[in-house]
Amino acid sequence: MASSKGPNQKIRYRTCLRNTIYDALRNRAGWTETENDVDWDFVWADIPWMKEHFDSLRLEENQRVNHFRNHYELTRKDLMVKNLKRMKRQLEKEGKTSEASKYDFFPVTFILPNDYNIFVEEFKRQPNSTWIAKPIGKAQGRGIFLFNDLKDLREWKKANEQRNTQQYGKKEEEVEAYIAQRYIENPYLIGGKKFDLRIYALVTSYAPLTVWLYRSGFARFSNMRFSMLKDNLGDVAIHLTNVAIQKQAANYDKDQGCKWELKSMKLFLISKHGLEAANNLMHDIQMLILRSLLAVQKVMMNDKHCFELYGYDVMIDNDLKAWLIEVNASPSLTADTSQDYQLKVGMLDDMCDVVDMEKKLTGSENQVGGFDLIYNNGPVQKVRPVGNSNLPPLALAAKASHAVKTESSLRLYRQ
Ligand SMILES: Nc1ncnc2c1ncn2[C@@H]1O[C@H](COP(=O)(O)OP(=O)(O)OP(=O)(O)O)[C@@H](O)[C@H]1O
Repeated sequence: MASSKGPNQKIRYRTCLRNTIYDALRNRAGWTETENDVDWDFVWADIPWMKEHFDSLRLEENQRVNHFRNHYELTRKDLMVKNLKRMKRQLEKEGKTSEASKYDFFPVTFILPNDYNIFVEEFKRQPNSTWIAKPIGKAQGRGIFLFNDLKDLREWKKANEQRNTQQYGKKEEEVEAYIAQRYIENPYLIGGKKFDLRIYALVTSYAPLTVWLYRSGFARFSNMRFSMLKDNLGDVAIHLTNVAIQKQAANYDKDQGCKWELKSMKLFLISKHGLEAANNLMHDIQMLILRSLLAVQKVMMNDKHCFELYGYDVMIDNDLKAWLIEVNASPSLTADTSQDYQLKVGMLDDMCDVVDMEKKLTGSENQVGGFDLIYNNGPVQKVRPVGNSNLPPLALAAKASHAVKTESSLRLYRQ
């Protein structure tokens, strides 16, 4: 029977994870854990749970799950690129050429083995460029390699096919797909080191599209100085900034980790390039997140029981251009340091406030904790940042509510 929760009723949650999400849920007043398979209000599921259970569920009015049914349209590397390319073509067809031209925030990408021949043509056009090959369904840097010689790719292709067909008994058409993506050879470096940004976006509905962006986030640094020397191409610790890879490096400092909070990054950029350039970059990041969501809006199966917390991986190059690398449906919620822990638990607590199981929100809120509503069936208008009056609001890298408790206030977009 359909039911809706009032402010004084207990919210029964389930999760098999035992990291920051568990702590965030346990700390919420009035929330209680349940092991019951059916009788729950809120499930924080992993992807295997979705595959196994979601289709057999008949969800009650009050129940919420943290994934959309076909989340992989955005979070699988090949499908993300396919959807972004399709959106660009669609906009061109509709004559919206200016908007179409803005879909230039993902590196040129081919899906292998299907696009192998067109990839080879592209490769030959610029024979000295470097490419990165990534398996479509793996994470934490597994299976990734760089190459700038077609011979390396051919050898890999052969070995991959043999491994899949002989070792795993797969048919030729089942061989694991990879993407080959143009490698960003001029990453923005700090202290000579490469980094990427992890930014959180929360979608509470795809119809209408409703997007909340978290103000905080972090940069993940490599421990090694960046180099494009051919001899170093095989060194994943130089080229891949995944924490799982960096933790293996000999000079990894487990107390410090390899992360910087987003606001420190923005302060650094302001000091180097000025407020306007830093604001423009944050604005570009916000817009690429939004455009990627608009690109999948029509294919995503909307369901009022579902929401999704995406972990966006974004790189910046030396010209301060932002590049979308990947979107994660299950961003890591384990914490490496106490600062990391504070950020994640705080963000997840704010996320629960937005999802609003307790029905406390009025529906007119534009900010809940560290989350800013940036799109609600259209861009959300807010106070415009001083000195940037021609830009939409900039939520990123302003202070998150939880950070206020420990750190001085930094509403960067108002500086
Ligand atoms: N096109 C690119 N140019 C430069 N560096 C890249 C590119 N693509 C990926 N990288 C680097 O490789 C790392 C891993 O890439 P990616 O996030 O796509 O793979 P993953 O194994 O799925 O990682 P995750 O664990 O974050 O899901 C990135 O964090 C980035 O440092």
